[in-house]
Amino acid sequence: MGLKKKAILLDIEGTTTSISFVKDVLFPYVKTHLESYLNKNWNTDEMKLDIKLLAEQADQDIVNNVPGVVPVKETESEQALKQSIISNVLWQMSLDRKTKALKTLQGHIWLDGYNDGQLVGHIYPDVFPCLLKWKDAGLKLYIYSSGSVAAQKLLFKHTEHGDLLHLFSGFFDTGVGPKVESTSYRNILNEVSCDPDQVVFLTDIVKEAEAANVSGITPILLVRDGPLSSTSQFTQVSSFDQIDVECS
Ligand SMILES: CSCCC(=O)C(=O)COP(=O)(O)O
Ligand SMILES: [Mg+2]
Repeated sequence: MGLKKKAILLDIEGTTTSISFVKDVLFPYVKTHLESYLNKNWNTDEMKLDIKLLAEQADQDIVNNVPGVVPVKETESEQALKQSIISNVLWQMSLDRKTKALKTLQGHIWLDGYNDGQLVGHIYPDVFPCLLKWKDAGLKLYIYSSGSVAAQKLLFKHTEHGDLLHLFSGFFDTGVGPKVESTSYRNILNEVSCDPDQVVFLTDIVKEAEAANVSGITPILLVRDGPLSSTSQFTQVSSFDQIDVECS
């Protein structure tokens, strides 16, 4: 018998979308376009806010003695500031950090790539039919990713199946908290007005599944490529087709 739920919360990277699309397409796009993006948008209000976030993050990293931290030199010349932003962003990306500052800027840089067709949001073949089926069955679908909400919407607006934004009832990023903390999932439950046992969370990361589980949400682990673990405490699937969930 299937799970009876009201809502499905979905991670992106490794769950709806291949890790390779993020690591081998989206992230290299940022690296290639970072300098030209800064030059083109330097005087916009959006860029000023992005720089403020990066500088605040760097200051916090310095206070926290984060190893290898690259300062953002707001008080120096435009050229020095630009260079320090490039170095800081590349450093954060080398660590795959999920800071709001980095994720916000990445989302802004991807906009042109999606709009001119260089970027097409990848989703696994099983994802679109299952999302349609679940939505038609009355389940609400929500995204929770470390990528900014703006970046999430770009990805699902520009897929090879067209614009899929209509499938979703809401999007969450680390504005509700980190994905490895149970309070973040409680914040989402408040936002979507669901009890914990009414929601299932699909993710490829065990620590995220554990955090969701502590909040009372039912996690299901996606193991897209590797072998299933014989010791996992959570249900594991390699495809959305294997997930049996009905609207309660
Ligand atoms: C949707 S933006 C691209 C993904 C991204 O930047 C990222 O950090 C993925 O994080 P997730 O929480 O979806 O694993
Ligand atoms: Mg993931």
